[in-house]
Amino acid sequence: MDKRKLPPALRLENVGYRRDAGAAPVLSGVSFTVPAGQWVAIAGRNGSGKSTLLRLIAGLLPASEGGIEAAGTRIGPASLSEIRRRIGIVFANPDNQFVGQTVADDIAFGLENRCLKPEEIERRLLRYAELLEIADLLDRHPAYLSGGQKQRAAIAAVLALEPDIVLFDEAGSMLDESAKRELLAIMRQLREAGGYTMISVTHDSEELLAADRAILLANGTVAADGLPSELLKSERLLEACRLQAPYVLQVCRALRRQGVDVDDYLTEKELIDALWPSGSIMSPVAGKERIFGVL
Ligand SMILES: Nc1ncnc2c1ncn2[C@@H]1O[C@H](COP(=O)(O)OP(=O)(O)OP(=O)(O)O)[C@@H](O)[C@H]1O
Repeated sequence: MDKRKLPPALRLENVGYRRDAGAAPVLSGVSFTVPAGQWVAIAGRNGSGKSTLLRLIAGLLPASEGGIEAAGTRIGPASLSEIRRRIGIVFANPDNQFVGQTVADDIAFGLENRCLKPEEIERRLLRYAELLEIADLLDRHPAYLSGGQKQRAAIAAVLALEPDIVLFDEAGSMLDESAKRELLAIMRQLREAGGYTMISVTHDSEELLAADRAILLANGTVAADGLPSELLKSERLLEACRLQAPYVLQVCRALRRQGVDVDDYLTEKELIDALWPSGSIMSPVAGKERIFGVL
């Protein structure tokens, strides 16, 4: 399906949030629209309001100002059960999400609550266990899985409810590097599968780079909204959001400090193509010989 023809999945208009009437705003004047099928990664330094924003989108907190429309429905007291059906959240700590004694029970629990027929529950259980590659873990107790396996089981339980929008609240923050890479691969796979609008909150520049769009928050407002590949090259924005530059960009900058004439690149392929144009793989281009001393 052509995603451009779908209505927006999410629309925020001038959203503000204060914990108490007299308190300083946690968020103010936040406006953006997310087309269906887009993956938006939200970053910002600690306390900039990312998790609060995600909770407002999920209907877990009420906005103090402005309005939020999710999947065509304005969020408010009357629409909360509808919103919760349409939005799924994956939290940082999967242990807080498990309710079943086995992974299969856990995935089935939410489906039974929705009074789905047993055949439909079985179909979704198998479909999402296969998608998340946990079919061999269905009989295991969630508490005895590895961190990465737990997060995959938690994501399967959320996706099995077939939400229109999936929110990831620092879903990789408790994982080791290899499980984090796996999670990123799953998120990429969901984007490729289509049909999912994803909003992920992250401190990881590689996750930002993988997303279709990046929104950077500073002091409760949108400081930048655009293509990750452009925003991530701004040292000013990276500093404002306390983000590390993506690894390949760090390598480019280290090479330049050593006198190698190379631009900023974000992917290994771009960097390798720049250093060794095709056909010259055995001999670095003129002026780039010092690279071996750097790496
Ligand atoms: N339960 C709470 N009660 C009072 N203030 C809170 C509460 N939770 C968060 N805050 C405050 O609201 C502001 C935004 O917090 P939020 O958790 O949304 O930030 P964040 O960008 O997600 O931070 P982090 O990167 O540390 O997770 C911060 O100033 C924080 O101290």
